[in-house]
Amino acid sequence: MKQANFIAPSILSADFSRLGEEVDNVLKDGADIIHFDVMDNHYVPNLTIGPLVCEALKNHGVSAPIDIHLMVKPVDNIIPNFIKAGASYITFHPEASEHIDRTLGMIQEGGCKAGLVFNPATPIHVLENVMSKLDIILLMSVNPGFGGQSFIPHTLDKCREVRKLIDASGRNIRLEIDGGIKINNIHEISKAGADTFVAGSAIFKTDNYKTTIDAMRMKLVEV
Ligand SMILES: O=C(CO)[C@H](O)[C@H](O)COP(=O)(O)O
Repeated sequence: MKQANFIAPSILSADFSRLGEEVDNVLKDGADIIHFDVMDNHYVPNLTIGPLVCEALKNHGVSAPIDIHLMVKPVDNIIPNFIKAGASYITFHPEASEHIDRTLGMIQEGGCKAGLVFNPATPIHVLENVMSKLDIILLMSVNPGFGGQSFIPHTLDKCREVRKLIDASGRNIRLEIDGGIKINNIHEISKAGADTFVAGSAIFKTDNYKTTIDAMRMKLVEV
């Protein structure tokens, strides 16, 4: 069963010189959760933020769920720091963990929702062994590393396939999609079964976050 739709701005495209204010504004303007792109300049060719920034936002007063997408390899060592920093969701790439089941367990034992992330060319067969453990599945619709890229169309087929697997499992697993999501393609992506929409440049590079978020939300398939 599809869960309530979430709009999740990716802070990768926010103005980092006033990050607290940016996050406050986007939440006031209708965002549901805040998406963090954690990049290590090893698993992906870019370097971004770590647990200190997550903790700083929590201390700033952000009470909305923080959704941490770990684009790091290896992944296990950094997970306790994000749990301690106040993460709500933590997702990682299966190829970044030696023991996927153990990594998922570590996240959940820390009180966070756990999930796997699949790049556009990464097969999803691993899902058959871990479906019973997942709270969230994130499909990348661009190759990870940078904001502002174009949505890769074949991700829609993957989204439909994963939606079927989630529905067949009977579990409440969130289906998140990230990369190149705009007002003009979000309806089609929603129809393909996603319920959580990460958008960076489409929101933070516009003048009026509320207008953009409202326009996105209007296009979503109601649950
Ligand atoms: O994870 C990411 C890149 O690795 C970003 O979250 C994603 O690309 C969002 O940015 P945009 O909406 O501008 O495409």
